[in-house]
Amino acid sequence: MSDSQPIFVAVIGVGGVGKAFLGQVDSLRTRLEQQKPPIDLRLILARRSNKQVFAEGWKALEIASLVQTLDNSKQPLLPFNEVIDKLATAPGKVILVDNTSDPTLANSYPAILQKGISIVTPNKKAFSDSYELWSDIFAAAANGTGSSGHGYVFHESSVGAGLPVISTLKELVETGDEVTKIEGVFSGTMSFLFNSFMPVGGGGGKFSAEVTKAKDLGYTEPDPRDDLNGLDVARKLTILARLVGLKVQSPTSFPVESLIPKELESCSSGDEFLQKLPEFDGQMDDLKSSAAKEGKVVRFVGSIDVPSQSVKVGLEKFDASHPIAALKGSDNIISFYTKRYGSNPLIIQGAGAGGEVTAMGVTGDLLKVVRLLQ
Ligand SMILES: NC(=O)C1=CN([C@@H]2O[C@H](COP(=O)(O)OP(=O)(O)OC[C@H]3O[C@@H](n4cnc5c(N)ncnc54)[C@H](OP(=O)(O)O)[C@@H]3O)[C@@H](O)[C@H]2O)C=CC1
Ligand SMILES: N[C@@H](CC=O)C(=O)O
Ligand code: NA
Repeated sequence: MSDSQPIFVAVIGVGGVGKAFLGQVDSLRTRLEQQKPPIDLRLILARRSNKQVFAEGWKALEIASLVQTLDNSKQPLLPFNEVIDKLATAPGKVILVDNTSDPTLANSYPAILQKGISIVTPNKKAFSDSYELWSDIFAAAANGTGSSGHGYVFHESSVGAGLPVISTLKELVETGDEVTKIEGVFSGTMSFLFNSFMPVGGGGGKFSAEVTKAKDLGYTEPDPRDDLNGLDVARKLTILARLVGLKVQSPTSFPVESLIPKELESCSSGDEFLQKLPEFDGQMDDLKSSAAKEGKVVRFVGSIDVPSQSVKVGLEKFDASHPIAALKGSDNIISFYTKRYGSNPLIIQGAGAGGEVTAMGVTGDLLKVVRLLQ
């Protein structure tokens, strides 16, 4: 092992993305240990909503059996602020991996970064809630305008899962290109739903059954209503718009079309919503047949027009020959129109949801921080 200090990793959230992340970080840890000089990457905390395992004496936890260790853990669940205080005393740099969608964790990011703890996350909440929180995060981060000694923050998987959307946009902006428009399909769930419920050429399953499938495949947010109400896409567009310099105040400060039937807006849980959704399949079938009469299909898209500062999210009709109509599975397609690229946009396309592809963006961000800390 190297004489240099270990880098400690604390994981909050061990669901679909978190479990895939654990597998990837285990391989990464081995590779870093074998490189010259070796890097000692130690996973010292795993935590879910009601369980935690904190390593004794800053020793590395065994990652391969961690999910089981966590399930069997009898350790008391420390309040989150106490966890952060403890992490801040680690004998080396700490990277916190937030694999939850919890907004309260997200609200603590500025304070966490100020303590010198870095953050990598697929959680969109911190970057898409109030503009004030966004400013506070980047004012605190060492890769924002924060002081040296503060933590770094990376969130590639908060838009387009592991697809290199945020890194590409940042590079366009930082190298002086002028981004004029961003448009496309930004939701793996919505892509999957419309590709399978309303495929080009006709056919397709019941809308409600496809929603359940999308949840089972790990594409939806923990509560699928957060996808169907358009807010997940609105959050992603808020993040991208802010990265090009627009001061978008919140994901509800522009038009967002919801697919939640009015009658189901008052459901008290995601489960109740899924149970009642089949009663409204007829409404989606009507949408399908009216588009088919025009020889078109419907897809859920979003766009940011930079000069007019307008952002919108909702359903649009497309000809069968359009690249958006031809998407497959959970694919996202994101087009960047810029001065350099002219009328042929820079296009990024591929799976936009799912545990492994999302975890790839998180693990890639972790590696970026490890390199910055070396
Ligand atoms: N799934 C995907 O394709 C993508 C997901 N993302 C984002 O990744 C994040 C995780 O998604 P996903 O893995 O699918 O979600 P899951 O619901 O599968 O997992 C969420 C995990 O977070 C834990 N958790 C929730 N709140 C807390 C808390 N306060 N403290 C500790 N643990 C908590 C849950 O605990 P418990 O196990 O006890 O329930 C669970 O382990 C979300 O922010 C999502 O938006 C981003 C891009 C794509
Ligand atoms: N629920 C989201 C997950 C990724 O951000 C989606 O379907 O795109
Ligand atoms: Na991404």
